Amino acid sequence: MNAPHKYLIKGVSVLGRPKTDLLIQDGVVAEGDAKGAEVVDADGLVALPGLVDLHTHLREPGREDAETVESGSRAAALGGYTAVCAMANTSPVADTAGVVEQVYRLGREAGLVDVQPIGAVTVGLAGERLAELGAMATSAAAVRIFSDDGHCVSDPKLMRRALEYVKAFGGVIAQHAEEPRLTEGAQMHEGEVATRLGLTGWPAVAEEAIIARDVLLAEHVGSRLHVCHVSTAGSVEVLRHAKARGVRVTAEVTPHHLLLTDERATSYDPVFKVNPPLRPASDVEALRKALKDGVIDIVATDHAPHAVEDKECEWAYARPGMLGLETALSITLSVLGEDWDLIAERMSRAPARIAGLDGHGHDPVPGAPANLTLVDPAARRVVDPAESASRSRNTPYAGMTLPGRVVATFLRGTPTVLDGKAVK
Ligand SMILES: NC(=O)N[C@@H](CC(=O)O)C(=O)O
Ligand SMILES: [Zn+2]
Ligand SMILES: [Zn+2]
Repeated sequence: MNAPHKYLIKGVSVLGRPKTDLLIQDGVVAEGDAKGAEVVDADGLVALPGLVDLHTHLREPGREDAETVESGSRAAALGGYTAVCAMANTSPVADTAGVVEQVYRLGREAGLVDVQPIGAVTVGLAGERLAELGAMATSAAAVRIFSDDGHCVSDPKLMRRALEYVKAFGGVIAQHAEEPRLTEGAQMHEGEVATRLGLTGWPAVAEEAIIARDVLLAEHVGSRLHVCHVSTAGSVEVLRHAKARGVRVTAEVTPHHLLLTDERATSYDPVFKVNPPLRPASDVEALRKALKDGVIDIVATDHAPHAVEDKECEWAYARPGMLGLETALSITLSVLGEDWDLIAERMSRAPARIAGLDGHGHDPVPGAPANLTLVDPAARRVVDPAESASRSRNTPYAGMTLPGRVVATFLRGTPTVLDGKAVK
């Protein structure tokens, strides 16, 4: 590719501020001579720091029919992302230096976003003994986040050991908070709708009990804990309490938990089956408030592509999970409104800090690495699953009209998306 390495983004509003021109040169936002630069007309567009997703399932190795590092990276770039953290529940599991290095290398080869592998906490996600955390940390992938996501590290002694272990190198344990004994056979949120539909419930306390235990463990050993996909009002209260005590805990919420409720299950359409399950409106309200006031630190997609045969079947047999990368910004925009500074904080700066991705999460101002995205806030689009860059089609937003459109994304000064289309 012989793209010019100089771009002039003309008439852009950086985070809603008055219009300006941004010169992109040699991988950074520059000042100086724009002569010879390719002009990008950014009239009406808002520049944000490139988004960072702390929770992405890329399915490679093992389920390349559902997603690959490359297809997921393309979906991410189209969604405005410049970095994603790839979850470890692949096949083989990312529980060794070899597998995390493979995912890291595939990310570099795709070259559409920075792919930062997450390592498993336990061997094979089996919850029995710790994986090679140190070897993954010192590998070429330099893993800092460890998670058994998809499964909860439910053994408190193992969880304690993991928290202690990663403290030495500034790592963090990202917990999928689900007490497995309380969710046996669970199909959806335990509540009125589940009773009506006759489906086994996933009670809020299964999440809240683990978060309560883990913030106490994190406090006890002085380590960092991150809570994946927080979904209940009770979890928010536990987190609020822990943060007030000074516990080193951060938390994420997904776009779908900010928008959709358990009422969706009445359709019996498995596209709405997800872990943790969609919750009632009162929880959605509490999550929105917590995202605004900072008890929840970030929006993370939990992009979970699944092949057609795993999704278009009976509810009980369908795999949980939904797509998220290409719609996350639009949904966050509809929830938070055009508060660009807050959106940048929750979708770029804070996740970059938590993940330790130093090159990301910087506002696009002179001197910063040129990882940025240009958004048209006035655009509206109807979600069409067939248009997704993902290999899977399990978006819960099909047919919905969403605000905002990503027009361009730059990774270290090179466009990955231009005119709303992937460059490669
Ligand atoms: N969220 C989901 O429902 N599914 C995820 C696993 C997970 O995030 O727990 C998946 O890997 O498919
Ligand atoms: Zn999970
Ligand atoms: Zn997940």
